[in-house]
Parts: sequence; structure tokens; C-alpha cells
Amino acid sequence: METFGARLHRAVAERGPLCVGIDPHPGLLAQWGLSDDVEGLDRFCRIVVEAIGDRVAVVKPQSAFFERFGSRGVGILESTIRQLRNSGSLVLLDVKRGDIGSTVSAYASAYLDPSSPLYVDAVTASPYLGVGSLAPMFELAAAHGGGVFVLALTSNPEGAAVQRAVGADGRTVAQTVIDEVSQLNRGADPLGSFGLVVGATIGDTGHDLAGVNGPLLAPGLGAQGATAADLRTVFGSSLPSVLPSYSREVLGAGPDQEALRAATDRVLAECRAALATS
Ligand SMILES: O=c1ccn([C@@H]2O[C@H](COP(=O)(O)O)[C@@H](O)[C@H]2O)c(=O)[nH]1
Repeated sequence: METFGARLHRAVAERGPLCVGIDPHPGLLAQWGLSDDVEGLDRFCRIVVEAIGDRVAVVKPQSAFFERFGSRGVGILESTIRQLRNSGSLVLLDVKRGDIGSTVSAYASAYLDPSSPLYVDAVTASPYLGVGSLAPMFELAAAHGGGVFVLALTSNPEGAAVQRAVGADGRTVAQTVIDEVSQLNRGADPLGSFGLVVGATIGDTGHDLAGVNGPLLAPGLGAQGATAADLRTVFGSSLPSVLPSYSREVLGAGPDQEALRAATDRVLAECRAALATS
């Protein structure tokens, strides 16, 4: 079985270092001339998948925008995941789950068990009940070739107060998360399956990402103000592991599918240039 890290490494080599988010904000539905209901949600997602599913390495549906419509919205999420998988992109569900270990087991079954209707290639997870509480997710992901991206240094300004707090051992909360996830990826080749979320907005924080050996998802580009050029400041020598992520910057070009493709190609070109090491 091929690991998620290996599958992601191959997808990025073939399609380029880019993750595009599906975030059907009410404002975007209106801008696209769609109704703010499940029919509008379904149409929005179909347009995005048809436009870019066959050209982007990773697509990241944001679960919140589906959950707000209840069970029918979750049904659209299930069908969007199926369409994305058929289009050849990897699916990273942004759902930021975290809880005590016994409950995390149920979340792991929901997203990382191939028999689940919400089965995806990888999920985002919150470590604030302790990175160890996420062990059931790491184990199920490893068993089925899945991945987990753990929040470390998020793109929002409020995150710093918690994530940069310093513990008794002198490390920040974020550095503890980084170090524990790095352990999970030890010896993985070409890339570990356990990633971190590090916002492109945060500047140079002095955190040590050198030993992660896993993917670094970088949201905060575009609508939140960061540019591809900021990636070098944030990630330094870890740039080759960065997976830049854009949602509204690309989605704002819709509903015209050619315009969505052009926006995708533009941000990918910017990221390729920013990530080039020489
Ligand atoms: O630190 C984080 C973690 C996750 N996100 C999510 O990424 C997208 C960003 O959307 P944009 O439209 O590109 O701003 C959204 O789903 C967030 O929930 C993040 O922004 N920062």
C-alpha cells in the first residue's frame, strides 16, 4: 500500500505544489448567482470540481460550509468527495477534529476508514487535547494510506496567544506539536504522511520545522493577505515541503470555469516561483 506521503509527493510532482479549497461562503454563492441552499451548494461544488479537479494536486473542502445545511449539506460533501476522487485530485477534508482518544477513534473511522461515506485521503486535526489524543487518527491513517495535518501555527492572529505560549521545558506549544509530529514521520521516504498546518501570514516566528519530514500546509494566502513571496520568510529551508493553499482567491474568479482555471494556473505559477530554491 502506498502511503499518503508518497501519494502526495507524486501528486505534487505531477500537478504542482498547490491545494485549492472549496469554501462555499454565502457571499460567494450570491456572487456566482446561486441560491444559498443545498441546490446552490451542489451546483457550486460541481462547477469547481469540473473546472479544477483534474489539474490540482490537492483539493480541500471546508466541512463547515457543508455542515451548515445539516444532513443534506453533508450529503453534498459526500458526493463532492466522490467526484474529486474520480477527478484524480487528493482530497484533504478541513474539519479540524480533536477530542479525547476514545472519541477521536470515531472521528478516525468517519474520515479515514475506506468503508466510510466521508472517506478522504487526509484530514486536518486539532492538537489542543494533546497530540497523543490524536493517536487513533494517526494509526488508522497509517493503516490505510491516509494522512493527518495537525494545527501548529495557524494563519489567524488569535492563534499566537495559545500556540506561542511557552511551557515549562522552554518550548512553545507549537514547537511541542511540531516535535511530536516530526517523530511520527521519522524514516519516512520520500515524505511522511503526517503534516502540519502553518499559516503563510505568520512571518518569521523562529520555530524549527527542519525535522518534520512531512507536508506543511500553508493557508492564509490571498484573501487573508499573505502572498506567495511570504512563504520564504515563514518556511526558510523547509520550503520544499510546503503545500500552499488558496480558497477565496481562486473561488472569487467563478463561476466561469475558464476563469477558475486561469486563477488556479496563476497562483500555481506564483507558488512555483516562490518555492524554487535556486
Ligand atoms: O490556520 C488555518 C487553518 C485553516 N484555514 C482554513 O483554510 C481556508 C482559508 O480560506 P481562504 O479563503 O484562502 O482564506 C479556510 O477554509 C480556513 O478555515 C486557515 O485559513 N488557517
